[in-house]
Amino acid sequence: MIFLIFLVIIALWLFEQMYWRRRKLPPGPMPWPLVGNIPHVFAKQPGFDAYLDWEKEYGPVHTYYLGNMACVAITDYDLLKKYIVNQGEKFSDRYHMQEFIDMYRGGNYGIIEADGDFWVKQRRFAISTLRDFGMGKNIMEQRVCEEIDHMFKMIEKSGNKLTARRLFTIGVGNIINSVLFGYRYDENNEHELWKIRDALMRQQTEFIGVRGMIVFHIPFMRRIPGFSGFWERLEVYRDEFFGFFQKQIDDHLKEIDFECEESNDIMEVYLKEQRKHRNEPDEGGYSEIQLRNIVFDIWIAGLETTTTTLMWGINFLLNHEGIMEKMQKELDRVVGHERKVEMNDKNQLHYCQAVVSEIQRFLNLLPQNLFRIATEDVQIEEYFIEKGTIIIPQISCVMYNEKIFPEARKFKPERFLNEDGTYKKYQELIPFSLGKRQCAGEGLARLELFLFFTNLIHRYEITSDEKPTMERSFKTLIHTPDFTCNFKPRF
Ligand code: HEM
Repeated sequence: MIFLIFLVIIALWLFEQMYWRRRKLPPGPMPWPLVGNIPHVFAKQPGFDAYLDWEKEYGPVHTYYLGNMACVAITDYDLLKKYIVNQGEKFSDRYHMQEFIDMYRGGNYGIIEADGDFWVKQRRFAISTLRDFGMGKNIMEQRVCEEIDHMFKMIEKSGNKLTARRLFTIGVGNIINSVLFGYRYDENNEHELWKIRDALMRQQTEFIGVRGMIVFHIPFMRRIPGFSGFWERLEVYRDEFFGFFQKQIDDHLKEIDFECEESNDIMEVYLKEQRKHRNEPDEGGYSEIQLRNIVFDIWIAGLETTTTTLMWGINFLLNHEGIMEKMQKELDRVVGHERKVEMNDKNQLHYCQAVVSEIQRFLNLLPQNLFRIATEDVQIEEYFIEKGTIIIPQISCVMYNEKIFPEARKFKPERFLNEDGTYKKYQELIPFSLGKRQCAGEGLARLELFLFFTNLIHRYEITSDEKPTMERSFKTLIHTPDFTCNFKPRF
């Protein structure tokens, strides 16, 4: 009898898990109890093919499960525009793995994990401060160009042989570090950057491991022996990262002149703002915990994304003969050999623009975009979606859409050229996403990608002893294993 009751309970549970809970949501693959559709994503690492399979089978609005979490993905550009952009307010909050956020950040601070009015204010503050420090202006271009000079010197010092990771991590790390904290890395303090970066990589590897996935999506599992180590290791990474950012705050506090109107870096601007609001409740949103989290977000979001894209850019060129040469021909014609490439040249560098666009499209850095939630009950096409449902603007499916980008899984810069050779713009090229949560550092990223990439190709013939693998390893982003480049100066 007990056995029979047990069987009935199990059957009811399976019925609820596999059918009942899905009845009102857009269609999608049948989830397994507890793990949902994670096995299919794992089987199709890094994930593109799983999301494209589901788009094909269930349409551009479909539901899949990560653990117990139902995720509604939108995969079509026009629908993303219609809902995520035109009704942006309804999709502006994030989904939070709350237990993790509380342990890791101390609450919903920063930009990425903040919501509502607090997020609006903090995002606006971060973007306007980034602008004050040059994002989207000539000042930032100057910074990047200075960093390119350092890059050239580093290549020379290394005997014209250097790994792509070292080259770009230091270059990009120096931009973000100097804007945030007012100093750059050289041979003497480079180890500080590598320590944080390595911790970041180890953490990302943990996240995409089976244990990480399970604990992340089913938080109570962290209390089960065998899974608890994952959580404890995250605490160690947290202390490493936030220890680094706290040290920056402490160092600034020792030297800051609160009376001086000019500021050297974002940290100083923020500390001055904090002082202005110090008598308000929660320091008007400019608390020290928020400062630690906001610089954490800008540093993390700004470093790995841009570095990885640049590394893949060189990787793709080493694997596709003739493209580097075509870029060099155009660069020689437009820029000559007497100066560096500038942003002013961009409009005449049609082929180079096409290559940079194709790198971002073909790479498709985030197979699964960050989670948002519906902030109120919404209608998406024929589906009624309840407030609080996870929504994923699945930008990777748009950039691999065969109707928009035929032979989407091939690297073909020409697709971004008109018949007369001028650059062809596609609104569907959306590596920075869209809507209210669109990347906050897009201006800086575009500048860095264009200038670092074109200047390197302009100045050097780049080769590698062995072609780097194009196999994509997945952490939170698509990663390439490191590879060594030979740089032969062209002039
Ligand atoms: C190639 C470079 C980059 C790419 C491809 C990229 C892409 C993205 C994407 C896809 C998102 C998620 C948008 C969404 O939720 O739909 C995002 C968010 C974000 N990015 Fe970037 N990003 C890059 C560089 C940067 C840089 C350089 C910074 C900072 C200086 C930055 C700061 C941020 C921040 C703060 C967010 C969170 C925005 C929010 O939640 O309001 N990113 N980025």
